[in-house]
Amino acid sequence: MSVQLGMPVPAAGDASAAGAPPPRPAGTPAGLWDRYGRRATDMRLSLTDKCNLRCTYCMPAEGLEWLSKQAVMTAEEIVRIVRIGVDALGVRELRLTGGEPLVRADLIEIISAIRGEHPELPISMTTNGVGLDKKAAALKAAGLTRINVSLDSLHEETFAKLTRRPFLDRVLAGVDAAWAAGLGPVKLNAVLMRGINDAESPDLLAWALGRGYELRFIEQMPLDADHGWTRRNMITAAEIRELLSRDFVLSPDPRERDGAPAERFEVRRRDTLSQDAAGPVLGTVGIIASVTEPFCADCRRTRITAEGKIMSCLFSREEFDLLGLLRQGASDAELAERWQDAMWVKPKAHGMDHTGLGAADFVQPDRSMSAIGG
Ligand SMILES: Nc1nc2c(ncn2[C@@H]2O[C@H](COP(=O)(O)OP(=O)(O)OP(=O)(O)O)[C@@H](O)[C@H]2O)c(=O)[nH]1
Ligand SMILES: C[S@@+](CC[C@H](N)C(=O)[O-])C[C@H]1O[C@@H](n2cnc3c(N)ncnc32)[C@H](O)[C@@H]1O
Ligand code: SF4
Ligand code: SF4
Repeated sequence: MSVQLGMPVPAAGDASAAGAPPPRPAGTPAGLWDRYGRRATDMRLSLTDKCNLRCTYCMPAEGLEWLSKQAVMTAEEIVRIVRIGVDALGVRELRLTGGEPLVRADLIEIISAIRGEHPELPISMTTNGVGLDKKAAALKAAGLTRINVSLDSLHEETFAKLTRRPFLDRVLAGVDAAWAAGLGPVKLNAVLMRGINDAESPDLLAWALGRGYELRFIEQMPLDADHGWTRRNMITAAEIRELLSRDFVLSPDPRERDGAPAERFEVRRRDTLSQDAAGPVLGTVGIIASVTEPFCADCRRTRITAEGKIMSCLFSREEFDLLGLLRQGASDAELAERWQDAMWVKPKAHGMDHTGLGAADFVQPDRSMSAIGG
């Protein structure tokens, strides 16, 4: 790449106020490159800001004010934006997220239409699993490749405390249905919260390994609508490894990490007498340490919110309007230009020019995780 890396962002001026990023320097290569030499090839698209759970680390108890139907991208608009990403900008994988993607009535049609245009594109979805038992087979038939389900606890009481809804059985049925439908490898996401579900982590891992699911533990990030996150109170990756060492011995997974948020470990059971690893590898576990062991230097993600805004980083405080431009009648080439300009000014890490969630200069974005598209 011949562009100068780490260049300062030109003043956005009126362009930014209008939802347009400043133009990137002439001569930058085609594709979703940023000033730090990273190329986004992993597109995360939010289908809706709505959700039927109220996870404490994400949503407030009363929910949020939902976007109007007109504000949210239609199926046709989504398909067009994906087409531009894949055909013109080098997107190589698509993740559907939200809010809760399963609450979108036209979900199956959206997946079918994208699959029809992109037979080889890996399409995955992150979901809370409520209602998945009834839709898993149709999702597979429509062309969904694989699925990640959020599951923080196997105990009804803890689950209800974390999600503020009594739906554990429905989620478990959803996970099993996804597996049965061929949507594997099924990955499970658990955010650990101090004093609530952290002590359950070895049992949750044993359960996942026993069923062949890949569990990942996630450090809580400051993206909750209640702004209750504190650096001191979050469970760190180091603590997670320590918690798991009660029953298991973890060793680095030799497979390439390849820009993934999760650091993977092979898991063996600990021999209670010798304290050494015993027996065969039972499976793998992932730890997503966004706060204490950030992976921003290798970030390959570009995000489109449910109302069609480009967010270059999960913590971006600036977002740029793609859907508005599309609805004004812009051509595919014009939309691709805006997307590339928006990605060029992607922050180095955590919405800033350095890593540091919880640092003195870190400002939590206005949007919470569900409104961004996690
Ligand atoms: N800091 C940061 N965290 C992210 C980002 N994307 C995902 N995460 C975290 O990773 C968790 C898991 O994300 P998923 O959508 O399930 O999938 P994934 O781990 O990105 O992808 P796969 O392993 O390929 O399935 C999310 O809940 C976030 O907590 C990101 O761009 N930045
Ligand atoms: C925002 S949700 C959207 C998809 C779906 N509703 C779900 O829960 O899987 C995507 C992921 O973000 C994670 N998440 C939400 N808030 C988070 C936070 N504050 N820190 C870390 N992960 C968070 C959830 O656990 C979930 O795995
Ligand atoms: S994490 Fe997912 S399921 Fe939980 S409130 Fe946020 S969007 Fe809903
Ligand atoms: S915080 Fe931003 S730069 Fe870091 S991995 Fe997430 S999206 Fe990428």
